[in-house]
Amino acid sequence: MSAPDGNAGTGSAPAHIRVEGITLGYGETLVQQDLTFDIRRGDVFVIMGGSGCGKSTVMRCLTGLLAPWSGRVLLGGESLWELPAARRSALMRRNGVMYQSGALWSSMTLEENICLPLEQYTKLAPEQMRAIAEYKLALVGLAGFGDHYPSEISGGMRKRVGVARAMALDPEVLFFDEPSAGLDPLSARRLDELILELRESLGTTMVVISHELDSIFTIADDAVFLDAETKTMLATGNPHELRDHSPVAQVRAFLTRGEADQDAAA
Ligand SMILES: Nc1ncnc2c1ncn2[C@@H]1O[C@H](COP(=O)(O)OP(=O)(O)OP(=O)(O)O)[C@@H](O)[C@H]1O
Repeated sequence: MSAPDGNAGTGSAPAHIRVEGITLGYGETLVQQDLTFDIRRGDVFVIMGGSGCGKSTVMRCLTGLLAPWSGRVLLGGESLWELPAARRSALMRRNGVMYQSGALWSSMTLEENICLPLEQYTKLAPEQMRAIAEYKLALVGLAGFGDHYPSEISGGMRKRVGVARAMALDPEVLFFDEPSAGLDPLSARRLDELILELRESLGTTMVVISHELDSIFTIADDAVFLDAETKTMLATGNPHELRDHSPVAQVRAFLTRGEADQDAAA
């Protein structure tokens, strides 16, 4: 189930993250099994699938928060879950995560929110941190908003601040948990454009959870499709390719909002 040739993304780039046969769950409950896929360096990679299939669970495993029951996650060649905890934490510090809500502290200004990871993980002087925060806000199109509080800006802007904060430590991989959830279509499209701009200008590998088809087709170079029923992946590859050529009916149905099934039945 490797990615098809002729992928629209950065075709020949080496794997940044390699997922090798992982099985995951909580307690006794299996969520996903036998997942194997590569995330190429500099790609926007989407984890897609219906509600509750395990997208966030897989992301927790890739971000060092949930150990797999079996299998390996190789990050830049290092086996994440076989490392000593201290080394794993150090590796994870090189990643940024943007959560659904943006997860900003309401009592802090936007600048203070972005400075938090810098205070936690660096010994930079306060003015250096402020300069970085200002630069990151400019990167997400919010130059000059540093003194505002989260309640003073729109939902779409809060998400952008979430992205700026996730980028505070210049991550090698940026993870997004349903970035456009709760946004109006225009703000959602702007966020997609921001993801593509940042990938273009910084070359950061982006891993995005999404079930929004418009967004998936706009941003994804490559993707994996998780199925809740069989509790495994049914395909990996470029979403346009999968929509048009996947031999798996569920994958085509998901990527065409069910129209492929209806066509086949007609
Ligand atoms: N902390 C947890 N403990 C036990 N079960 C959990 C936990 N978190 C999630 N689950 C269960 O694991 C399954 C997968 O959940 P997960 O949130 O990974 O799916 P998802 O595809 O991200 O869902 P959605 O699209 O609705 O956000 C679900 O059945 C969920 O109830």
